[in-house]
Amino acid sequence: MESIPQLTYVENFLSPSQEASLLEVVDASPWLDDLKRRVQHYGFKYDYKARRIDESMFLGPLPDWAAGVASMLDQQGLFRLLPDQLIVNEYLPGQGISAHVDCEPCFHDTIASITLGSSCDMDFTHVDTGEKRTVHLQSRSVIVLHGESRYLWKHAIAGRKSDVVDGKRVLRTRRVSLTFRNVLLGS
Ligand SMILES: O=C(O)CCC(=O)C(=O)O
Ligand SMILES: [Fe+2]
Repeated sequence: MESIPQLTYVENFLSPSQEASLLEVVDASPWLDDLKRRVQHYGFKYDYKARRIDESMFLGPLPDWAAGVASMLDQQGLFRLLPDQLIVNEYLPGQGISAHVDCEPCFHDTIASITLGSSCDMDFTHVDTGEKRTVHLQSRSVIVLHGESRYLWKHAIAGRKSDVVDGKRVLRTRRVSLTFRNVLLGS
């Protein structure tokens, strides 16, 4: 399968013990139930309906555990700016996210999503040509969307209970993703 320009995928970004301790802090933190899946917002609250962010949505600096992951992304050269916003998403088997391009006026050009728990397919569709690609996100990996992969391809996770990986059906379990971004504040 051809790759997507300006998409970086790194396996074993986290060690199993880092993954376990991140899941532990996330699960000890309050979840928001306003979507079909549970989420947590750090740094800035994002309004999915209005698709906007401004200073009034500032929640405070990232907590230490999230700032630690943000600086790992920065130190490994995966981000040009230190991320200042994090959304945690929880997907139970059968849950997904519909195809979208992350809000252009809200966030900078680099978005990184770390997978904790279950692996899953992330499906990409080119906004103009409709071309399709799939990247299987392994547990403890990070996928970084930048430039073309961030702006010209929609990404989605199908709401199903298994994926076919290298010809084999893999059942999904609970997946928690950590998506780091930089907020663009209006001028
Ligand atoms: O769960 C993921 O890895 C992606 C989440 C996502 O695309 C989003 O929150 O915009
Ligand atoms: Fe997204």
